Amino acid sequence: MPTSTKRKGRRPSPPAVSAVGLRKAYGDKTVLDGIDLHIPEGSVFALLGPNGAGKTTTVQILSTLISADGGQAQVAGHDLATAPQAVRGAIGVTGQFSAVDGLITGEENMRLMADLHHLSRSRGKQVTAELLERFDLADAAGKPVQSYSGGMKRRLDIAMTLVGGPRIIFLDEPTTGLDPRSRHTMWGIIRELVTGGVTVFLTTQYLEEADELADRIAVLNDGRIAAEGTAEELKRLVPGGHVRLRFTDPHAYRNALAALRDARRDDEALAVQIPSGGSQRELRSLLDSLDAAGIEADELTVHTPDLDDVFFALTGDDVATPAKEATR
Ligand SMILES: Nc1ncnc2c1ncn2[C@@H]1O[C@H](COP(=O)(O)OP(=O)(O)OP(=O)(O)O)[C@@H](O)[C@H]1O
Repeated sequence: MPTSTKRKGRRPSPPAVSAVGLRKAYGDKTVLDGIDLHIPEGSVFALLGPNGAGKTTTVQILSTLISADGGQAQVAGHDLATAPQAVRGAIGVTGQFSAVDGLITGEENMRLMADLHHLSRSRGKQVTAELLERFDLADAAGKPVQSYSGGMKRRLDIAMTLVGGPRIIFLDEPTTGLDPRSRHTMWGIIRELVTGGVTVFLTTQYLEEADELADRIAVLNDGRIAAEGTAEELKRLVPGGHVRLRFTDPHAYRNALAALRDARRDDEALAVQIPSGGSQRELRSLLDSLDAAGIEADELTVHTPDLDDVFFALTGDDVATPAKEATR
């Protein structure tokens, strides 16, 4: 077999990121309490967690901006502790600590980046033009960045990161604060990057974003990975399916609470939530009991488990995310 001869002796490519037991504390506050990660090349990995869970800290460690107190990690096959320079050469980072300078133009920002990567003048010019075009910034290239919209700044930030041709990109909350259209544009960009062979490590508070983009998702809580898997695997972890009945008449609401055992109450919304897999048989049985008790709900919705349920089950009820708030 010709291919096996060709491949003989070639080592399989290392994972994009591999970490064991990463720890970090600030004073007596433990931020990361033993994080293990294994991210194959060419995939999208989402680190999901509530505010303060340690997402940015993880990105900062893996991108060599800060050092861990314990544990080991390799990024693009290079050890963080012994070869940080090689790690830096293989990665790009964008996000909360953006490198974009608002006072100069988009093109000037790009050219600065090209200089930092020691590209020749003509190569720098070519790469800048290509990337500005690709990220739909060619028309705004000559304008100061402070006049750009939030979405344009994020696109420029990613374009600047790509100047060095990174194999792994860390995106720290890439769509926080963007409107829905810009968010979708950003998702398209991330998908395109992966098609081009780049590995994407993104942090997000948006469950929908992780669900849309990530091959694998890890939920970070209290400094530990509470669960890790594909979106489907995570959804199977929690029994989040339920039927929700909403009432406008407080009397009918109270009757429903009395008639339905296992119901969770929401006094503010006058709604009850009954655990259910959502099958036809279960729904019929529920409707039969409502009929028997003479109860008529104003609204009935069937809810199958989603990442919201996983997130709330794993990170505790007191945590609110933008995605969850939007559904309230
Ligand atoms: N330089 C620092 N000194 C002291 N505490 C810090 C420092 N950096 C982060 N922390 C603390 O570590 C915890 C984790 O912060 P981190 O920014 O990693 O969380 P995060 O998951 O990215 O949160 P967010 O979604 O709000 O950005 C927080 O409690 C934060 O206050």
